[in-house]
Amino acid sequence: MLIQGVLGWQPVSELPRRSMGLITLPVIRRMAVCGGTHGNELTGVYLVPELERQRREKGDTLWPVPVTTVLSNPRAVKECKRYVNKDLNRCFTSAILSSPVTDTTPYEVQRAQELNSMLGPKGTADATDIICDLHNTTANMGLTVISYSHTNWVIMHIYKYLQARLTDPRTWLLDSTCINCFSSVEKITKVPVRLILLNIPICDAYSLESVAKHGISLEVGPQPHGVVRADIFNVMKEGVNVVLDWIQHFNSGKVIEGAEVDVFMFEKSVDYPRDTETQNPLAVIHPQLQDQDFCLLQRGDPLFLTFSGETVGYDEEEPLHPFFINEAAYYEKGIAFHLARKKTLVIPNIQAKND
Ligand SMILES: N[C@@H](Cc1ccccc1)C(=O)O
Ligand SMILES: CCCCCC(=O)O
Ligand SMILES: [Zn+2]
Repeated sequence: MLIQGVLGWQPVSELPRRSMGLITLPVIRRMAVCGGTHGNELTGVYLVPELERQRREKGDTLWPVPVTTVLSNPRAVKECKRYVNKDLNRCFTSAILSSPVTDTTPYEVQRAQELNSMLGPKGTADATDIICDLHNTTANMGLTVISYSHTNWVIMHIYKYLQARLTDPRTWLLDSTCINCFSSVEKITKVPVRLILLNIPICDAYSLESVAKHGISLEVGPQPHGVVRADIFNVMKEGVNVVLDWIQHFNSGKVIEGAEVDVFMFEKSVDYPRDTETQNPLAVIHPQLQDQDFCLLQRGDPLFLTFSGETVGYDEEEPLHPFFINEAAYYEKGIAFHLARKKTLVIPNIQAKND
């Protein structure tokens, strides 16, 4: 029998056993890395084949668990567009995944059902343990992890580890390598790392990574769509390696210490001021807001600059944090930026169950 456990749908037998304040969880057995879910977000489009090259060169023992590499939307990648008929990353609700496929079904709906049978089925014990879905954004978001559940301790611990490894890599020097000798080794990545949580039940979760027991999207920017930037590529490559390192660490059975982490809970979306007749935007993101993702907006802070030169200010009661500011792909969705509330959460010590 499956019930909605702390990690989503789980067989009763796999629910975490609490003992001495320590939560034990099943080991991670399978992972998928997906690129090209949006066909013009090129870091993942190029990193997936690079991972496949590494596997061909070094064999499967390269990674701690079997890794399925997937190009999620091959037709959109070929056309270098976000999608062909419908945004693939909005096609993974239980309703869409169970809808009948006819000859008028959008390509991405049919593709989502294929991906669900390959990596899911979503919400079942057979689903892949971890999906790492690689995305890019034109917004200045550094490396942002996106997921759904603040009680999925695997995801929360992966996020904490990403933050530790990528925000200040010097804390992770394996030996006494001096700081200024880094130039002699591969460029050390240093990038702000945040987590956005969408408070949506698993059945209504609409993005690809929600198919997995523990799904994360790695959103890296700023990068123009249709372009590959080396610095962004290195952040994404390092991010995937850090997730794999964490899996090895967790599966070894060591107790992984809990901690306090700051997360951003999705609150709402804000659209551009628009002409009521044409629906065209009347304003652009204000220069003082552009590239300031995750800042704290106070009443009166500038949001938009109208084409005629007026400033539109933030007039919400509560100070909130904007992100995906001026994301190119969201113009058609009527989204200028999203707003989030920052929260500090406590994550428990966890340990892989050894049976
Ligand atoms: N760029 C992604 C961000 C995202 C990931 C996962 C869930 C929701 C949103 C998208 O719009 O699809
Ligand atoms: C983390 C971003 C939230 C996505 C909401 C939307 O684009 O519909
Ligand atoms: Zn994307």
